[in-house]
Amino acid sequence: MRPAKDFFAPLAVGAPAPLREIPARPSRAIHFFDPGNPKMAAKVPDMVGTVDVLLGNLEDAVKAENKEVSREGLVKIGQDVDFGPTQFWTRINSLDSPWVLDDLTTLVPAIGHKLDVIMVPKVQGAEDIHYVDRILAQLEAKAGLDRPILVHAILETARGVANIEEICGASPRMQGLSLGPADLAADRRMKTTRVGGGHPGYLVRQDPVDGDIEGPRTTYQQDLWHYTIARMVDACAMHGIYPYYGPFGDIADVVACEDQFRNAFLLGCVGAWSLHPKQIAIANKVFSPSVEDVRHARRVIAAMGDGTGAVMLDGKMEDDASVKQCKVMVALAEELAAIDPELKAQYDAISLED
Ligand SMILES: CC(C)(COP(=O)(O)OP(=O)(O)OC[C@H]1O[C@@H](n2cnc3c(N)ncnc32)[C@H](O)[C@@H]1OP(=O)(O)O)[C@@H](O)C(=O)NCCC(=O)NCCSC(=O)C[C@](C)(O)C(=O)O
Ligand SMILES: [Mg+2]
Repeated sequence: MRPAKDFFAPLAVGAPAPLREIPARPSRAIHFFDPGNPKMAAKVPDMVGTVDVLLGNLEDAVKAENKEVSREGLVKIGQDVDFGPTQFWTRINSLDSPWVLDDLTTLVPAIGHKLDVIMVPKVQGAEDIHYVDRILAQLEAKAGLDRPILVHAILETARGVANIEEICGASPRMQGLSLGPADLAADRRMKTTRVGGGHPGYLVRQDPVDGDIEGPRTTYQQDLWHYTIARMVDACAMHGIYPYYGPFGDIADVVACEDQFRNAFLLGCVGAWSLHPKQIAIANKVFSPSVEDVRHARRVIAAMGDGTGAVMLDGKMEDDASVKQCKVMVALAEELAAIDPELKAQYDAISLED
């Protein structure tokens, strides 16, 4: 383990200094596209400004025979597109694949100055982050980059989940974590065949009414991902980085997608993936605090004065702890208002009067 005095030292001579704090840039939707798919690639320039993160995916969902084409497509997009306020990320191939070294050695010199975050799939432990950390420093130094590229880990193995805290704290480059529900389910031998979302069989059932086990009883579907998301939220909060729900594969079921994203938002995630253009609006809506929540939060903050003590508001007790929750809500609203004029207008129109 690196001693504290060396934690923020660059890992190669001439590499940019690591960041001391990971910026809280809005990233409600991380939109995936295959840069080797001409139809998808053609849509990217027009998507700038409509989504918080555009991510060129090189890993799963790109056929083995298209890996080079996708990588070249990503370089072209990175060079040609002005991303303005939109973040530009990529997901490289997994560290045990034959493609990842070429991904890194091609992308960093060609478009490293444009790339905000590199997503690393199937991270198993701190050793994977250390590998990427050092090689990125070497490539950044060689390319003369003046800011470090951040790293985002996907949690998609049982070992990765078991090592979650050490992964989050492995490098000052660590920006966040995403859930990889399909690979994680396979690795854990879960008996599901879906990409994210719930399962009708994972449920609790109401007790028999009057002992009648044959009679009608309500069932309540449970969230398969609650445990993992909750662990991600704690590990990320502890390290000052950001947790994300991953993909929701049932593109047609926009209702369940919204529910799953909202569960993640309420538990502490800052965003989710979008696999299809129609999922962007869902993520933008869910991961933006509602006008009513912002109004309530501002009222509590106003009522709490210096933030200490206890007051009654609308019949409910508010105190030092609830005002902190309200400050989280208002801070997020302010960050989003700074990049989203529509939200800004809605938040600005809020009146604190009854
Ligand atoms: C689901 C698919 C096949 C449906 O693709 P489609 O063409 O059948 O859909 P469509 O509704 O017919 O598309 C309408 C139009 O939108 C375009 N389009 C469609 N999608 C996009 C997009 N993402 N970005 C930009 N444009 C898109 C598409 O090309 C088409 O263009 P057109 O009107 O000109 O004909 C397609 O949307 C797609 O390939 N999406 C990305 C899939 C992906 O990246 N998967 C990997 C992430 S999930 C994962 O890896 C798991 C994880 C974490 O690792 C783990 O849990 O383990
Ligand atoms: Mg995966």
